[in-house]
Amino acid sequence: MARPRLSPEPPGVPARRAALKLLDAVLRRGQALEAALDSAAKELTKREDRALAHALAANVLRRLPDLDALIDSATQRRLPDDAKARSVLRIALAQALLMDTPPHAAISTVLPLVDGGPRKLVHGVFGTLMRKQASLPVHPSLPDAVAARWRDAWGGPMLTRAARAIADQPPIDISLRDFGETDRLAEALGGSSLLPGHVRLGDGPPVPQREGFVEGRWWVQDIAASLPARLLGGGLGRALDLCAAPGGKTLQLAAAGWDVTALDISESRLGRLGENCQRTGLAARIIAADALEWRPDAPFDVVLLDAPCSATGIFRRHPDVLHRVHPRLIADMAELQSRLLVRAADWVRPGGLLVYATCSLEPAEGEAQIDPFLASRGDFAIDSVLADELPDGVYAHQRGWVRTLPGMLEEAGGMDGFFVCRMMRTG
Ligand SMILES: C[S@@+](CC[C@H](N)C(=O)[O-])C[C@H]1O[C@@H](n2cnc3c(N)ncnc32)[C@H](O)[C@@H]1O
Repeated sequence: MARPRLSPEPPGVPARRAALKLLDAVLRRGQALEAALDSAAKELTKREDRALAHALAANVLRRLPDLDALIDSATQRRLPDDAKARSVLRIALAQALLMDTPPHAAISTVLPLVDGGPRKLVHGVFGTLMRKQASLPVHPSLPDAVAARWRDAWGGPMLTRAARAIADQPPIDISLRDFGETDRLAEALGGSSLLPGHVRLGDGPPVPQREGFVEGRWWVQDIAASLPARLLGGGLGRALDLCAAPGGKTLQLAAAGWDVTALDISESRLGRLGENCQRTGLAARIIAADALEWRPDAPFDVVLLDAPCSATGIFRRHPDVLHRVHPRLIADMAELQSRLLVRAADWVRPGGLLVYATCSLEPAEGEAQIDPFLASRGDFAIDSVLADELPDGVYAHQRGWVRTLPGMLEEAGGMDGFFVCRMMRTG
């Protein structure tokens, strides 16, 4: 049984302890970083400590192969991947090399995590690396398995672009309730706009303190994530947002004039969707149900299926996906997506539109879904996306769908990886 700690830990240690738990949750148990946060940080009462624990773990996950290479360069016998000493060293090095923490503080705040264990080893390896003035490579390395998968799918240059994207803090994009406010809000928020209704925020205070947030004039949404709903245009008809929570696309559809039904299987995520509707003053009929089972009373003019996926396209913001997404998970997701796509198709009226989207960089969850679907549903055809529906620098594929990749819009700060295909029910 673990001995109770008798005296309070030195300041800073609880946040590192929570970071260690987060790394264990992601790397050993395959949990998503965000999903593990509540449990890992439950002893942290201050919001800053919780944010620090998250930032420590995220930085380690972003640079894991390079941090491990440094550790291996300073140990005589390779530490096992899951050794506590390795994770503690990863945290200390991430602080010293990425977060400007002075080395003495970086090491003194992690040593208590290996009390009664390999304290000397951790201290020795860290000291050696600091004395050698070790540094991380300018271009981060991707985990081997991810590099192999993405090289196969997208070619070598994409790997370089993805690696560059890991090094930089991704920009914050917002979608506006009223497109007419684009220029004014872009200026007020010190940002720039890449499409009507989009602003890429400039430097400034945290999101909730920015102009227009509390009043609900905008919500955070990467420009790539805004494309699926944009491709349905504005409408006076009925829209079904399947897999809707937390609701970024529901808000876009409602703002574009659609009468929106938003469905999701997760009650807690729908709670966030409800809050988002309340803040923005936008309305949607909210339904908690399994899309594979639910049946509407009547078909819809447009259906948006933003399907659950591996989320590898959002690795810049969620670097845990680089380490916990494996071929088996991708295959399971692809199977679920194809079942959801078939269901979604049933709820589109003849002449109506269906948009299928995933925030994944795995072709199995994007391109490879389309031909089998079209082969099984002769009443659907791709409705090609046009150049003027996309930001400059993003092009529709010759098959008519949109594939966004790391490196696109790079000079403006990049964009998430998405697949989006718009189809029309022709019969
Ligand atoms: C990619 S997220 C959706 C993001 C959302 N469209 C947005 O823009 O904020 C996928 C969603 O699918 C939901 N989901 C997963 N399986 C589902 C199912 N069988 N039926 C309905 N929703 C499901 C998840 O709860 C999750 O909220």
